[in-house]
Amino acid sequence: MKQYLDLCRRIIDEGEWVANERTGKRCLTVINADLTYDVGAGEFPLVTTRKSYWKSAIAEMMGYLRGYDNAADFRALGTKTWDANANENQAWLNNPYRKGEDDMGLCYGAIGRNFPKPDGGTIDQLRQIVDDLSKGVDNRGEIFTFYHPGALHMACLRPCMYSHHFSLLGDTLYLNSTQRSCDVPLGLNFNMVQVYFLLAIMAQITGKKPGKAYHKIVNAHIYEDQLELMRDVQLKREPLAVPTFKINPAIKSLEDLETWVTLDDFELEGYEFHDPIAYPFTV
Ligand SMILES: Nc1nc(=O)c2c([nH]1)NC[C@@H]1CN(c3ccc(C(=O)N[C@@H](CCC(=O)O)C(=O)O)cc3)CN21
Ligand SMILES: O=c1ccn([C@H]2C[C@H](O)[C@@H](COP(=O)(O)O)O2)c(=O)[nH]1
Repeated sequence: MKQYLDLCRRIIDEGEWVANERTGKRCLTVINADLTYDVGAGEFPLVTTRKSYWKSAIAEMMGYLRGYDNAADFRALGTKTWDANANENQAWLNNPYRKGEDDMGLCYGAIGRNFPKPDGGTIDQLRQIVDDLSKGVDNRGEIFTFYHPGALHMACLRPCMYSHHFSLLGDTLYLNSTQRSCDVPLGLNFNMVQVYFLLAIMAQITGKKPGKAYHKIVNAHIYEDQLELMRDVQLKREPLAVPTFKINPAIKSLEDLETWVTLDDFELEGYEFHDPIAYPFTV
């Protein structure tokens, strides 16, 4: 939580205004932030200075792991966060590759689990990583990437958190996640939870101990219409104690995640938070 608040404060103190052509809005921006979550020690990185919709964040990551490419599937899992990008962005609505209502195109898990090979066919990166880690193998390239420069024009949005690299030291699993672009008031609430969750769940299904997760952000920004709420409301609040995150121990495999797991399999104990803040969302 302190890392999050420090980054928000740094953007306000040191950020530069950058005009963004895609959204038509200006963002107060800094380059490079490195956050660390000690998953082994159970330090769940949840924002307490406003209500955080952490289950939505987990639903997003579950959808990526399942390779979903449709906002309706994300809604069925428990989050509406892809509705606007799938259905309200004019450039995507005009895109000939859009397959209709709720289609998100070739992004995130839809490409990550079905990554096209230049010599034909596709690769399921996640299946390979789970199989390797389960056998205790770290080939120094256990990378789950969503970034395919040749497919970006076929997606509603380029992936923001685009690479997850797993490593083993003995039987402890580590994760380095990289994010190219970060909406700190809205997106980062979710992305911190997602990085923690990804390491915790991958350790559980591969039979490893979770270590630390390292989250690198390149472009970290606050949109101009979010600035006042962040500076004058959220940053004036005192953080509260962090809650404990619990995963149903019956989840033991990638197949379990793909088939029967729901948001009821995840719980928080002792989540205390300040009043919700409704930050404006930019499509
Ligand atoms: N501008 C922007 N910021 C993002 O963070 C973002 C995108 N676009 N597009 C793709 C995904 C979708 N994500 C989203 C979308 C919406 C919320 C959002 O509205 N959050 C509210 C309410 C959440 C809820 O009720 O479930 C929040 O207060 O956190 C958060 C992340 C993260 N990503
Ligand atoms: O997981 C996510 C997904 C998206 N975002 C934010 C970051 C940016 O504000 C927008 C994407 O716009 P681009 O023009 O493609 O950079 O969505 C996020 O923070 N986290």
